[in-house]
Parts: sequence; structure tokens; C-alpha cells
Amino acid sequence: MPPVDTEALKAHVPIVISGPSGSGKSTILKKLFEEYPDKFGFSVSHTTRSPRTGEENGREYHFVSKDDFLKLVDEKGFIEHAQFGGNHYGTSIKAVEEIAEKGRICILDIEMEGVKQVANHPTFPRPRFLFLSPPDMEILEQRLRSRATDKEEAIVKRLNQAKVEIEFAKSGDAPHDKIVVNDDLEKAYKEVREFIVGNDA
Ligand SMILES: Nc1ncnc2c1ncn2[C@@H]1O[C@H](COP(=O)(O)OP(=O)(O)OP(=O)(O)O)[C@@H](O)[C@H]1O
Repeated sequence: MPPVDTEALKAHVPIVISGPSGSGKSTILKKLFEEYPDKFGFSVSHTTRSPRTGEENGREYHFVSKDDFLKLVDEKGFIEHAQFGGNHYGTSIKAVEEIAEKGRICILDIEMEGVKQVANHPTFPRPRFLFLSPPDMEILEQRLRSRATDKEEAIVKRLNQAKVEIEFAKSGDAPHDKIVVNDDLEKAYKEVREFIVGNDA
């Protein structure tokens, strides 16, 4: 099992943000990075898909073979990993450590199954978990529609998945340290900022 640099991770505890598609994660994180341009970092994920034109190994992704990916899975080197469209994707412990070692807080935007994996990882120190919730399903639907990035079928899928994620967040099995309801954007932003930056601003 790869060693874990617990000192760096203790000094800069990573934040896992999750929440249904359309709950406003990107919107709120964008505001946070604008306000604190030097405080945060995103880890570079691993993938078995081929690089696209202009993509550089180690910048957009660590591009690896399926064998190398599965070896790292066996070694518990990923805090979470999943398969989409025939390719594997994962966040390695090392990639997260690298952000902490730079003196930055690693922000991990992870979906529900990944959240469960991070929370149950055998060696990775517990990060802080934040769940961003839409005020209700009607408003979530309106926001997904007005974002206008998805076809009808994708919107229906996202809404069904949102129900599952909200149920999980409410259940006793969820690891979340804080749930923020994104009704008014400024209010939700301040709550997220308080949780993430706190008195450290
Ligand atoms: N408090 C808010 N009030 C009104 N609209 C909002 C609010 N927060 C976000 N939105 C809008 O809702 C839409 C969804 O937000 P966003 O794209 O940030 O969600 P997301 O959680 O990052 O979704 P995904 O997981 O699909 O990337 C966007 O069009 C955004 O402008």
C-alpha cells in the first residue's frame, strides 16, 4: 500500500463536495476560487482513456494503461475510482497529497458512490465532507432546464439520481459533516465558505 503523507493532509485537510447534478457545486466553487485564488487545488485524476488533442499527461489526467490502473486499485492507491463508458477513472492518494504538500486545500468534487469509497478507505485520512442540496426537486428541475446543457432524457436521469443522493445524504450512512441548502446563492456561498475556510480566511 502506498505510504500516506498524513502530516501534509492534517495541515491541509481535503474537502469532499458532493450533491446532485444542478445543485450548484461548480457555481459555488468558482466563486470560492475567485475569492481565494491561491488557497485551493484540484488533484489530477488517473484515466485509462486515450489523451485528446492538446491534453498533456499529468496536467488534465495521468493517462495510464488498464493494467497499471488495476494494479493501483489492488494496492488501494485510489481514494475513489469508477468506470464510465468503458474507461476507468480514479483519484489517487498521491494526487491528493501533492496538493496538500503545496500548502493548498484539495477540493474533491465527487459523486455519491465515490463519497462512500472515500469514507471507507482503509488508509486515507478522513477528509471533511460537504453536501450541497437543492432547496427542492421543483427548483432543481427549473435550474437544470434553464442551464440548458442537457437533453430531456438526461434531465430526467439527473432528477431521479438526485432523489437517490438526497435520500442517502439524509440517511445515517452518509459521512457528511455539513449540508448546505442552495436556495439563495449568496447565503449558500457564505455557508460553504464558512465551512471550508472558517476562521482561516
Ligand atoms: N442559488 C441559486 N439560485 C439560482 N440558480 C442557481 C443557484 N445556484 C446555481 N444556480 C444555477 O443552477 C444551475 C446548476 O448549477 P451548477 O452547474 O453549478 O451545478 P453543479 O452542481 O455543478 O452540476 P453538475 O454536477 O452537473 O456539474 C446553473 O445554471 C447555475 O447558474
